[in-house]
Amino acid sequence: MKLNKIQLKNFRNYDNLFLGFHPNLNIFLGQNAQGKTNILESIYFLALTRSHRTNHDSELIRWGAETMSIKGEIEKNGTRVPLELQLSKAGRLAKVNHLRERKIADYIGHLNVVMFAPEDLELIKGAPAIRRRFLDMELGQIKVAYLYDSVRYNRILKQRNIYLKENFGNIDPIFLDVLDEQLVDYGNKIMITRNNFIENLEKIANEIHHSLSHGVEDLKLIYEKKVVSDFASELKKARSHDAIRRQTSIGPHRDNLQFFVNGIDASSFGSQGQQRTIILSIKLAEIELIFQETGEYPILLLDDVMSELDNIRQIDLLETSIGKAQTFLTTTTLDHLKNLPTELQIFNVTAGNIKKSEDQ
Ligand SMILES: Nc1ncnc2c1ncn2[C@@H]1O[C@H](COP(=O)(O)OP(=O)(O)OP(=O)(O)O)[C@@H](O)[C@H]1O
Repeated sequence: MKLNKIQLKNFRNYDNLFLGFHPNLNIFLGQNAQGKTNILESIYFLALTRSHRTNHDSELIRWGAETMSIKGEIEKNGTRVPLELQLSKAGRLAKVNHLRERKIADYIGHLNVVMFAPEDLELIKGAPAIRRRFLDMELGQIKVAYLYDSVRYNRILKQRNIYLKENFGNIDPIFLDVLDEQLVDYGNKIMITRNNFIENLEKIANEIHHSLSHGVEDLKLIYEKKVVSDFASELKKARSHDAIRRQTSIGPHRDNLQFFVNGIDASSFGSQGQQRTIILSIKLAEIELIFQETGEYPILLLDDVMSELDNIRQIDLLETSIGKAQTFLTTTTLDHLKNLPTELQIFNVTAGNIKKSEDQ
């Protein structure tokens, strides 16, 4: 899969930007705070309708503007597909082939991306919600049914929690039975899909991690489900507790994912270097997994990560990905990039202005 071109209107510090991309490697070079990450963020947003670094969509709209839009042209299996996303106070509008998709779930999945950013360490060190978000974002772009199940599960969960809050001391068990039946139905599907994904991801990531660590480390991904064996009966058992706490305590919205290296919990005991290698292994595994699921390599977004990797891991990353996945990379200097392929395009980024380096 390739992203041929993009047009940003009032996105972050770009008022009207048009860029055509190189099919292999695109490097955004510039000082800090010039707008390099903003470009990667716009591609991520075009793919997933979410930012990788903020939950507040309004931050993406250029200061002083009311709306923003991102247009892109992707190419897969030889077919060009225009994508468009608009954001305003009224919400989001998503178009594929110039036609509006009423459900965001129908839009996501056209453009697949894997992002590698400094914030990723939070995936290991941060709260379980960050890992659940990771599962949701990754699964959402390869399994459309998962997106539908998640949307429906979250809607019923919200309804259940509001009901528990508003009817404290006066719960109608029959009404709750109806909600719970649906919650269990969608929740079970979510857990099965997450379980399969984690098993597949672990297989590939462990092989990569094993080789990155020169054969001395084994990586395990442990899916910690809140539901131990039977969602329906556990939810029923927790009902009086939920009624007192006025919220739902059992279900995949409380799941967690843990990373273990040689049997040791990486979040508590892993070194920074080890944690970075885990992230690298997971991201490289995702590239392969998306290929297995969709038959196309995703687009790879590398935000300021090359400086953090030593020479060997840089080579691993570039050799494994570039050539397969069209890559977009931000950096403040080319000095540490020693293993670049010859086929590439450099974009110089200065205060929201972008110029192609013509001497490439
Ligand atoms: N909504 C917005 N409207 C206008 N400008 C914005 C908006 N959001 C962020 N910016 C500007 O974008 C710039 C930051 O861009 P970006 O995060 O892409 O930096 P960068 O070039 O990747 O830098 P670094 O190397 O430090 O990560 C800042 O100058 C910031 O003021």
